Amino acid sequence: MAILASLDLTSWLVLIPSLLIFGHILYYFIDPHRIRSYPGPFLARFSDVWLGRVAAHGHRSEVVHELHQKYGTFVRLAPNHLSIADPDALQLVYAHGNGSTKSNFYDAFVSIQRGLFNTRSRPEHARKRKIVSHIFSQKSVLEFEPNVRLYVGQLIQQWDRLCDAGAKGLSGDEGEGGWKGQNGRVWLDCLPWYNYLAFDIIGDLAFGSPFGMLQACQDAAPVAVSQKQAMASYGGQECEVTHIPAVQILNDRGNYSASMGVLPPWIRPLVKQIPWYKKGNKAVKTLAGIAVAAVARRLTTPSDRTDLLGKLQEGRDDDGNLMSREELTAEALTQLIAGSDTTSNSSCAITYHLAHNPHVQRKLQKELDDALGTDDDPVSTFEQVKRLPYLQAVIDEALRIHSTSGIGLPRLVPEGGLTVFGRYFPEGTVLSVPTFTIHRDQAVWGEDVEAFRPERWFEQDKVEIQKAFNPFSFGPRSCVGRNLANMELLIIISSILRRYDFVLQDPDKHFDTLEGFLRKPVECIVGIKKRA
Ligand code: HEM
Repeated sequence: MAILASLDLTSWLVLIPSLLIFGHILYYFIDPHRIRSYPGPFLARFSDVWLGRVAAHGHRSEVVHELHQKYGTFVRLAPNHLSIADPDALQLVYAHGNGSTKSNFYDAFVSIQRGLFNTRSRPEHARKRKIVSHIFSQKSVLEFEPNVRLYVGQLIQQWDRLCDAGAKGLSGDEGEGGWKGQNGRVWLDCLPWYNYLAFDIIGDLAFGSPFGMLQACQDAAPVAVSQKQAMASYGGQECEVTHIPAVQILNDRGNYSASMGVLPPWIRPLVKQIPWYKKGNKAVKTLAGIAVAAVARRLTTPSDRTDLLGKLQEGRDDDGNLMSREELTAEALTQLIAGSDTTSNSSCAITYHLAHNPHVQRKLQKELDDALGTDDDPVSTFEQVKRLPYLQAVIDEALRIHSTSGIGLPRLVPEGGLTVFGRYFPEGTVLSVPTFTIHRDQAVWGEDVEAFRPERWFEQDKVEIQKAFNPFSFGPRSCVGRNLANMELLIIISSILRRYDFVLQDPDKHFDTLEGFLRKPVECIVGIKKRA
């Protein structure tokens, strides 16, 4: 102790990094997770910094995919984290009954309190999942169809207006995402429009009223001016609201949490001080404010409308208890986060691939015309489109190739360890199976994995491809909103493609993405015109 007390600042500045480096090297040689022999980037053997940097740069799935191409099935991503690129590993790592839990990666996603998505305790997750899962049954989700169709109709109204103006050669302002008329089409970035659509749908369902983004043609969501205001409204007082860019905030939050989550917990409070992370941390808090304001508004003005929030309010656990106000807010926020940009990024990717492949677009339009030809309503019903094979193949093929959720979702090996392909991994090891790479497994999908080709869904062995198709993950933590997502995508894509013809502004340009937790398109500029 006396020696430590006598050290000056310079000695500390040398001692602390030396101890850190020594600690990491020692950890490597002790190898508590028995993964030292697996290949991977040099720095990843000793430190989480390698994965932290890769995650922050926004191309994690691509980088991990290249490593698997170089090293094979097993790649070490961090001192305690092994990535396994084999479709059969999905069952072993994520399945019901193997006892694995979400790793501490998910702690970086917590705001208000843990919700269904970031709860790590198995019993707590089982309790929440039981309350929530029946809300997303196919039967229950059908009750939300009118809400979905309402906003798809609003998007069509807006695009009809822009198409008419575009055909006259007019151009719009930045407020509407910036659009211009040329060559009989309106040219616009379809990504923000899909964001407005997805946020309005989920705002309506999870918070009881839409954000109004489609009407306002901008990224603006109502939020309480202060936490105090929002809390006062719980007591029945009026809540003063302002507007914030929720889509942008959700983006920042995903980027922040996904790169913070791969760092060791002890370093996270320090990293939060770096300006980029500080911005993300603020985004987490602001986003929670949106939920607080929306749920407060709903609780002060009870309603008998059919929506997710109403169903969550009625949900009871096994002991017959309703959710507390705080838990309800956390779960409503979970639905907003999980059910908004997942859908909009996927819709944008589907539109890109259709515009990039005109023959696929025409084939899909023919299927839609044959099935819906005489119907005047521009918005399809789920009943009309739920069994159109080419439409489903187009959606599935885009979900495969784009992989909105592309990273290997990290799972913690439980007590007693886990054996994968005859290899034993002790408790505490983190395992993940990278969806982006599984979606490019040539043994399953064929040699042309990088081609967007819906026809493959009719050619390949159905059981094999379903085993390797992982857009919604597997097991107890798979997407609870899958039925809703599927209904949304079927209605959105069928309605939009039946009405409009799409071309890309620059067909040779790479479809750029930036990955936080999700693989998000950067933009997708398309020329749209109404079909004759
Ligand atoms: C195309 C759209 C969608 C995709 C690709 C997608 C994908 C996923 C994936 C891969 C997971 C697992 C995440 C993990 O383990 O870390 C997940 C979980 C989840 N999803 Fe989705 N999702 C979509 C739409 C939705 C929608 C519309 C909702 C609800 C409104 C939703 C609600 C959830 C929830 C609550 C979880 C956490 C489930 C749990 O841990 O028990 N998702 N989703």
